[in-house]
Amino acid sequence: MTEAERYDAVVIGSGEGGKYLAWHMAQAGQKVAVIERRWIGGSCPNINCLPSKNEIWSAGIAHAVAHAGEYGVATGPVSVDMKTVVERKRAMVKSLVTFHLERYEATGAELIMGNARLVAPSAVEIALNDGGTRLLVAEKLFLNLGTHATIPPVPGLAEAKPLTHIEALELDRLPAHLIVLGGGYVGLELAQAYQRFGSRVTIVDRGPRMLKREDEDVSEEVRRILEAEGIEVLLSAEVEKVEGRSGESVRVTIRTPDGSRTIEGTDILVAAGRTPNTQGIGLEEAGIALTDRGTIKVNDRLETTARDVWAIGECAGSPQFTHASLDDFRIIRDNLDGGDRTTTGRLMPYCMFIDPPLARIGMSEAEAHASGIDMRVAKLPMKAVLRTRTTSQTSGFVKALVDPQDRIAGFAMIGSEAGEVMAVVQAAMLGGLPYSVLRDAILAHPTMAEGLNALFGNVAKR
Ligand SMILES: Cc1cc2nc3c(=O)[nH]c(=O)nc-3n(C[C@H](O)[C@H](O)[C@H](O)COP(=O)(O)OP(=O)(O)OC[C@H]3O[C@@H](n4cnc5c(N)ncnc54)[C@H](O)[C@@H]3O)c2cc1C
Ligand SMILES: NC(=O)c1ccc[n+]([C@@H]2O[C@H](COP(=O)([O-])OP(=O)(O)OC[C@H]3O[C@@H](n4cnc5c(N)ncnc54)[C@H](O)[C@@H]3O)[C@@H](O)[C@H]2O)c1
Repeated sequence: MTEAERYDAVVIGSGEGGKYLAWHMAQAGQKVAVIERRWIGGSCPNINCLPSKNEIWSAGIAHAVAHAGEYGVATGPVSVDMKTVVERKRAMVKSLVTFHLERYEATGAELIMGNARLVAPSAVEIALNDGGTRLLVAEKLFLNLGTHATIPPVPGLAEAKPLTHIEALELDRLPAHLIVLGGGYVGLELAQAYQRFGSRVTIVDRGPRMLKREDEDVSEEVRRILEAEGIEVLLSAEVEKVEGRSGESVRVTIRTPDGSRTIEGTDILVAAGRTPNTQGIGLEEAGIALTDRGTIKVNDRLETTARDVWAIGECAGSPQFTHASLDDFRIIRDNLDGGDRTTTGRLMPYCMFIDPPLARIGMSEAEAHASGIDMRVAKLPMKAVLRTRTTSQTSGFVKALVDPQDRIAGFAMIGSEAGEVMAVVQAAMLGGLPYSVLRDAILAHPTMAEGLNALFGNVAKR
């Protein structure tokens, strides 16, 4: 019988929020263990954000070199060596894992590599990766379990051994024709990257437009940008069956309003949303209720239905971004310290790293419309921002919503450096500044942020 070991805090999953919480509590002198089955530091540095942005950067360089002639720079024949692309990414991941191990060492939080399962509300059994088991009893338990790629129940899809983002980011060869199932964040970022590396790419989405949470003009502009690079986009396309095997040859049969069609490709990437890692590890048996989406049921303080158990990040149904998981940590940390923070009304920015990127914060125009609030909408094409004339990156537009009290309620930008420009607007929103502050601010010329003068200059006077 394994002897129980007592801990002040146990964190299952070493994702963004979980690891920061563990390091914080350990530094404060508590006995803390983090149980991680595979990814030291969680998904972001190993398989998600940073590896994808690393390879997307390589793809951007391939694109820039291929178009160098337009800028008066002569190059020889351009080719992409995927082995080097992947090696650069692996080196980054390795250095990030080292950084994490150093943080565990420095803070005194214990990292245990193994698969965790609850055997009682506060008792965690670990099947150690090196063999054997351990049993930890936790005063406080934090669940930071994450999600994995959903494989839709399409006949033949699982048998085709499709790529998910994990395998796609490990490919050291170029697919001749990559079929991407899903036109969301993962699908679009990787579709453009592979097109730029030299693959032929087809995106298939069942929705009538990509990025359905965004306004229609945003979805349309993103589609226009991707199609202009040669990516084929098939919408309202229900996948009926998949035949063959990814990496060799695949046939995807789709049904569209125009009839059935078969697409022949060499590889298929599934990017059709996420499934929480909450099954089969004894959560419900331990009194930790799940929602009908399979996420852990939490209140706005991230407390679960079991006493002294919290959930963090994607498994708690928080927005699927690393910075959301980080903010979940801050909420729990401050509340444990006697504070009163909640997830309600958080301003959550996000940025999709296609080129040019899409940055979004606050309400969309459709949400504003549905809420019945009388918003003023201002819009500006990127080509009106003079910086874009110097770089020839004139695609996209910027849009802002201004409420009846002159506060900025929402912002969307498709344009180069959109994420950085959004941070300026976010600061104004957090400070509750009227839009006229950005309209009248002296902004350095010629920067992308300078466009905010003209954008807010377009807001109709009340
Ligand atoms: C391809 C891709 C790109 C992305 N890019 C971005 C981006 O650019 N910006 C952004 O903000 N977000 C991005 N995201 C989303 C982002 O990666 C996640 O929202 C973020 O990592 C937060 O995850 P988390 O903290 O919920 O859990 P995770 O980081 O997924 O951590 C959960 C951990 O728990 C472990 N685990 C689960 N169950 C057990 C168990 N029973 N025992 C032991 N360990 C267990 C898992 O191995 C995992 O390491 C991207 C996602 C994908 C798929
Ligand atoms: N830059 C970033 O911040 C970043 C990057 C990647 C992922 N993420 C996060 O990860 C989350 C998950 O990304 P995702 O792209 O996997 O999911 P998603 O929910 O963003 O998009 C999934 C898409 O797949 C389509 N789809 C689902 N089932 C289908 C089917 N059977 N046939 C055809 N199409 C189908 C949906 O219509 C949808 O458009 C994102 O919502 C985002 O929060 C963030």
